[in-house]
Amino acid sequence: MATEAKKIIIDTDPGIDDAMAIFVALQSPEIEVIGLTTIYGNVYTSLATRNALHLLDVAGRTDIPVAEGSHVTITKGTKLRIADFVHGTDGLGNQNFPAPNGKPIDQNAAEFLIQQASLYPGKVIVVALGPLTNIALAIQSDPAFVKNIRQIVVLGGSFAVNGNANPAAEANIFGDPDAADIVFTSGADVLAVGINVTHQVILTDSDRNELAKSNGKFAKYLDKILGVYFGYHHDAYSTKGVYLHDPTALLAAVDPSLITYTEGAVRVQTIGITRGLTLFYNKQKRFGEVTEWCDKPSVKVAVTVDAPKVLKLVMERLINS
Ligand SMILES: O=c1[nH]cnc2c1ncn2[C@@H]1O[C@H](CO)[C@@H](O)[C@H]1O
Repeated sequence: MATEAKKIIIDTDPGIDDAMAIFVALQSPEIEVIGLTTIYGNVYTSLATRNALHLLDVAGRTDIPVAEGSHVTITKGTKLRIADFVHGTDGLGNQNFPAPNGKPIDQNAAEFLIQQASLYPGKVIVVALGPLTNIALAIQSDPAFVKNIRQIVVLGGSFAVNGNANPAAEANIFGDPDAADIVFTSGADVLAVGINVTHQVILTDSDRNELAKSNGKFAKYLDKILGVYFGYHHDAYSTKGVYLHDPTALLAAVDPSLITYTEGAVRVQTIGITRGLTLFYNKQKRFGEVTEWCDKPSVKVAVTVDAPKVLKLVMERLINS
């Protein structure tokens, strides 16, 4: 008997690598995408919703519901850091795409997450590709959420390496550090895939050419929007390609054997110059005094990734579309 497909909700701020992750997800027979929820990050939340609906139009998957998420941080902060310099002002490589046909559902993202987790207890995996506000709101508003949700795969954090928003912080955690700390200390099954891992998965110019030359619908679409993302990486890093952050996290949810992980408590710095820093405690030393980590539940933190296999899966699934 075939195993039942995993039910996945993608919390997303599309975003060029978000678009790639969403398309890879839709091409993955191991999972069923049961909804998209939106958040600010690469773009503001309203544009994230528009882009999520647009990507579902492109995919011919308007059957998948989109629930709009929070427009502000968990502490009601409105001074958001939007990464339009990474993805273009439209979030999708400045392509002037038409307005989407569909509309978001009436439920907001946190309500949708809570409802789906309680409808399918122990079955739903959330893949969180942006700041963690919606997930933290779900945790705060429903005490049953952490036990109903099967896993929260977080694309975020920079474990023992520099961040990408600044030397201390990775962009998604920096976007809402208070929300991230709520998620990491919630007791849910959390798997963090940080940039210490995603920076190993690089799509090169020649990979992009292969996408362009193929007949894959998603491959061709992505080739069009990837220009801005390549330009940014060219200016900011000396890599010969672009980092596949979001597709790596998505595939870690699809097939956990693509990564290895360690377990311990993670706290997030919420103030000062290291705001957004993720600090992992391996629980090996018993400290004499009480620390802010000791009574916290363990989460999983990705340590290694089979980068060639992730890249191969991304390419195959986009080309065969
Ligand atoms: O330098 C950056 N600043 C802000 N966001 C970035 C940067 N590089 C990538 N991303 C975006 O944030 C997530 C990974 O941290 C990814 O979703 C990526 O699209």
